[in-house]
Amino acid sequence: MNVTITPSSVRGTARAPPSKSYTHRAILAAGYADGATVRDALWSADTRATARAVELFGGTVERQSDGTLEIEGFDGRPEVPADVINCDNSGTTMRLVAGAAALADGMSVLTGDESLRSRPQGPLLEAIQELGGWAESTRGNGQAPLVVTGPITGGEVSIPGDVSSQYITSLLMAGAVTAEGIEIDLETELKSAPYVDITTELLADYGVDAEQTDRGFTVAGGQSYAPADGKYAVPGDFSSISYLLAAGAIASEEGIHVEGAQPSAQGDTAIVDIVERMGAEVEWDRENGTIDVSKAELEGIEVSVEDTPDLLPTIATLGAVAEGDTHITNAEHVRYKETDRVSAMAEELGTMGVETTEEQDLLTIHGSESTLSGATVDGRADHRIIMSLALAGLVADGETTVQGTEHVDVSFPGFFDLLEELGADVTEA
Ligand SMILES: O=C(O)C1=C[C@@H](OP(=O)(O)O)[C@@H](O)[C@H](O)C1
Ligand SMILES: C=C(OP(=O)(O)O)C(=O)O
Repeated sequence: MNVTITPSSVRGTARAPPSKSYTHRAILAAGYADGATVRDALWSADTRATARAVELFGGTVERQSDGTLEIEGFDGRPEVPADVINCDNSGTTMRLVAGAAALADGMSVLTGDESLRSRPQGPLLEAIQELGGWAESTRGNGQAPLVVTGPITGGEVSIPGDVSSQYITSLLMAGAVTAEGIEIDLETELKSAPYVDITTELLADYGVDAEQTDRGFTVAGGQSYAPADGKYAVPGDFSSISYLLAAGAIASEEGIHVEGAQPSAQGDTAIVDIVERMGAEVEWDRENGTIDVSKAELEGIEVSVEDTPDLLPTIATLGAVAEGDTHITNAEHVRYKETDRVSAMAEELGTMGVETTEEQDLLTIHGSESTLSGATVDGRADHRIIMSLALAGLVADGETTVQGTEHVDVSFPGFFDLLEELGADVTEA
């Protein structure tokens, strides 16, 4: 599907979708438990992939009419799956589920779409091997399809921290139900660190203790997953909120009121500060979980995405509208996502008349030297690229057609309907 966006202003109230990261963890943690009720869960292509994996391990996931998930778990002992686990487009599913597969007394096969089959899994496979399991890439290139054979019983493991934090999350979640627990030694500094904070926060809510150490992280074995009263509620998603705030900052004189923005461990709450530093009017009422944002003249800033890789596409679009240069630094790990998002944003914004400079670890957007012009752009089958390019379309001269818009279903189903409700001129092309 393609969508054409005509320059328009936006206004009104928007509710943030539930967090993808918390939902993945809440579903898998309910699987590790006897079961749980997960309220306000995100039901998207990626989280459905995690739910399918829990079912293949012997659990059940039922969605009620109000969106609540009733989950029966496999109680720390995943069955050997009766079928291949298809993780579709979801890196989080593949990494977190590989850890669970390492607990099963037999072989699990994990695969995904073309994008996911090109993403790095080698360090996690080596970690599972180091813990006594058997974990291989079928093509021997560190990429899916993967074959994982357990059971591991825990132990000490060393792993790089600069490829994906999801490896750490995977080992911590699985480690809690091993006999010995898992001690993780980080070989490098940790990128995307707040995602491990999300993990430890959620584990605590499920009654599981995992901690940071001088060398990395540790989780004791023999723990049981059990949320208080058997229930867990998912907070709003700040990566998704970033598109709403950016839309307000570039295209809303009257303002956008965002609901569902309670503080949590999400590093991507940094978007509130980023749009404010660029010059937008922003007010975050943390207690009520609301954010008001409206348009102003934006100025380029320097911002590190070391902790917040998923914000890069949003910041790149903001930089294209701002005066002056926006330097997005510490961005190398953003190249290992659904697409190489550093190149994807440089090239697609380039098609829209935006000047950029790309280095391995850095993307600079030269806002003042750019004339944002409508064009047909390739969403690269990547939800965040699609949403960020659609925002650029709100303020570009002429029409912008974004290709492949169905992929927003990965994290923000209904994104284009919401944009239309807020007053954007959006048509299916
Ligand atoms: O654990 C998570 O929920 C995620 C971790 C991050 O990935 P990396 O740790 O691979 O950077 C992030 O980009 C991804 O969207 C979600
Ligand atoms: C990179 C992302 O997710 P995942 O790693 O789960 O594919 C994302 O949502 O931007």
